[in-house]
Amino acid sequence: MTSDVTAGFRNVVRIYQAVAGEVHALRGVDADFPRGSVTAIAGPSGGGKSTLLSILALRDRASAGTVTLFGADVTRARGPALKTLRRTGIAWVPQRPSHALFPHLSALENLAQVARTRGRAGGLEPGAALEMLALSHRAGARPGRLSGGEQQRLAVAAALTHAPDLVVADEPTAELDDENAERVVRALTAVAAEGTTCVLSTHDSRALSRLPRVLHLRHGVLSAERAGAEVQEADGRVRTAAAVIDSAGRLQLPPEALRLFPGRRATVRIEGGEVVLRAPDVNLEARS
Ligand SMILES: Nc1ncnc2c1ncn2[C@@H]1O[C@H](COP(=O)(O)OP(=O)(O)OP(=O)(O)O)[C@@H](O)[C@H]1O
Repeated sequence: MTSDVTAGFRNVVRIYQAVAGEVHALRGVDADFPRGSVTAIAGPSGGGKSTLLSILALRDRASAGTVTLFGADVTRARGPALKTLRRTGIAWVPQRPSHALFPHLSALENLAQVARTRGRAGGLEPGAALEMLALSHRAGARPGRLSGGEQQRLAVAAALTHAPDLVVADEPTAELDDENAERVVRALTAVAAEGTTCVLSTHDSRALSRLPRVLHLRHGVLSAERAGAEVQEADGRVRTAAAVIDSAGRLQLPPEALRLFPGRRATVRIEGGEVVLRAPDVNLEARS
């Protein structure tokens, strides 16, 4: 692994011991997360996304395989070394963001505390981080007074204040409207441009369509990196966007593709191993 790679997984396995038996959440995952990249981990519910992120953020341990972080093997890191890596090198934005926030401090004080105890060169000043996530008007509110979406944005703002080498965010846009989801993606892309490596899990087609690198995790297996769907824009340019298929077979199209289906109906043709979706011919539909 070169120093251009912040983190790497080699044949990582995670087995949970549950009452009903063993759950194989990760079944030999290989992945590299290059420095300054933003990677989305997509895939169906239960596919292993949170497990992968928890191991990457050193919140959980692999049952087998090797995890490398900042050029060192951290698979069995423990004690003060583990604590230091977690505190200074990694910002963790959990699925329930209240777990990452100090409940007795206001939003602004939360960020000031992060800046004081973990902030590094390049970290945003707390007021600027609040502004970037459109939270300036909530500066005086404690996390318990914030909505789920505001807590989520505050946890992302804390990561911007921290400016770590690695940000790991579990579903950071799950509770957000389009505008705020866009703010979070923009904020993560901005810190990545400064050299921070960002890895997030998401089902969110809005986030997926904006991120250049998407890894798909299904039943604990990472499929080959997929560039996503190609979308032809009105001007004839073809651009690539990712789409997610859930376990029931429902396909979530990125907004650019959705615009091609104003009636929200499609004909599906399977052709030489490829699936072609077309908006139905309205006149033919009316006759049938
Ligand atoms: N602590 C645990 N004990 C037992 N099984 C677990 C535990 N945590 C997760 N699992 C199981 O491991 C598998 C992967 O779960 P994980 O939460 O990583 O998936 P996910 O892709 O993040 O799902 P979601 O999108 O719903 O959050 C699932 O089958 C889940 O039930």
